[in-house]
Amino acid sequence: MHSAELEQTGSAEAAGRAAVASARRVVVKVGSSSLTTPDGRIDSGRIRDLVEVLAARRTLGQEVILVSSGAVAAGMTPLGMARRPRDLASQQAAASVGQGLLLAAYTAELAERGLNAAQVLLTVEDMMRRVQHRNAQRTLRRLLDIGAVPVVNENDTVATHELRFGDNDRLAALVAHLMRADALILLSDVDALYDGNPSDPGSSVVSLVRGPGDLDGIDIGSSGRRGVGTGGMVTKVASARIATEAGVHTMLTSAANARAALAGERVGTLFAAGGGRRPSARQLWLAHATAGRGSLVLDPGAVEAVAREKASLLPAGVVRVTGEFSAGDPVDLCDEQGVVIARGLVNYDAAEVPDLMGRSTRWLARELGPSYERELVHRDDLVVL
Ligand SMILES: Nc1ncnc2c1ncn2[C@@H]1O[C@H](COP(=O)(O)OP(=O)(O)O)[C@@H](O)[C@H]1O
Ligand SMILES: N[C@@H](CCC(=O)OP(=O)(O)O)C(=O)O
Repeated sequence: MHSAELEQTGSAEAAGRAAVASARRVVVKVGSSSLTTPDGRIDSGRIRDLVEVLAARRTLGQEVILVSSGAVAAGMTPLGMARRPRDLASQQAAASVGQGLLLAAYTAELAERGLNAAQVLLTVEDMMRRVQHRNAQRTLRRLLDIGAVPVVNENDTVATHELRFGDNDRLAALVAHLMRADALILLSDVDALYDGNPSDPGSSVVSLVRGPGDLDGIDIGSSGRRGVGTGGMVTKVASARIATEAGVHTMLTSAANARAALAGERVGTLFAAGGGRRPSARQLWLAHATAGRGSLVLDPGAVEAVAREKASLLPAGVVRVTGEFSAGDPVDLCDEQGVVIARGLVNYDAAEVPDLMGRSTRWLARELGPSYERELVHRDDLVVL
């Protein structure tokens, strides 16, 4: 790197870290791996240390929302589970037992510092649907107004395989977006993003990520070391991408570095916020946090209409359908070469699509009834990739 470029990078990093330190509202996410002992119990010392840091930031006038994982991990020991269960129902049962224990630990530690803990359980749908989205926003705002500390987790009991965050990294990014936070702090068991496997002595810390280009060639692992966390670094990087696109500076470091990170000291990895237009939560979710449940292959005219003109996808432009999806599911929209050009929420079940493909909406309305005049994917539910 040339010295001018180095200087510019250094000042971008300093500005980002200063913005984190002076943030008015901050979302702090802590992962299971940072909250549990190696034998799978809640580590009360870690909870105490974290709460102490958060309480200190509150004293400085910062609004803090905590997104905490650890419910499944905390429920494992009481239920006699030696390792994280694989099936969803057992994970949900463990989360139900563990969430109570987790919140009790936060409540006790916050109360010692004169603060109220407020449990907030959210699902993907709450983030996507306008009414739930507004309700969650209103409640969280009120909690901050009355000086409580929201402790957010995914509502594991009702989340399904299809509509599930699974990790809390991306939920935290959407909460940061929902609450227009100024900074997002992702706390894990690793002190930063590394350019290779962090346990490999040849890997070094990446201290600044200005955009996706800075991640080229970096080996981002999908699993953690201790088998309690989910998603590894992949979901943290995805979370940082969602947050920075929403204009939120994101810092990734270890729970042990929480105080330093919140104070803007030079620890961890800073993902600098982008300055573009603020996308909707639904657009962010479709683009970064979900995979299509099937695909619709578009003819060249439909590719042009969707990708360039940002039009809705009509049945007339579809030549093939794959996968099993229901109305309301996310699907990939591909060109005839198989390149995914957009993702959107589909208005029909997969089984209905073959009878609609290639037909004009007018023909469909006349032959099948007026309800078939609707788009296959409405442009408000679609994001071009
Ligand atoms: N390039 C990388 N840089 C840093 N950590 C990585 C990288 N690739 C994979 N990891 C792993 O990701 C893990 C963190 O993910 P995870 O266990 O899901 O954490 P949490 O429970 O905090 O959400 C780290 O322990 C680390 O081993
Ligand atoms: N809602 C789940 C989160 C699952 C999880 O382990 O997430 P994370 O540790 O953030 O990768 C829980 O509380 O256990």
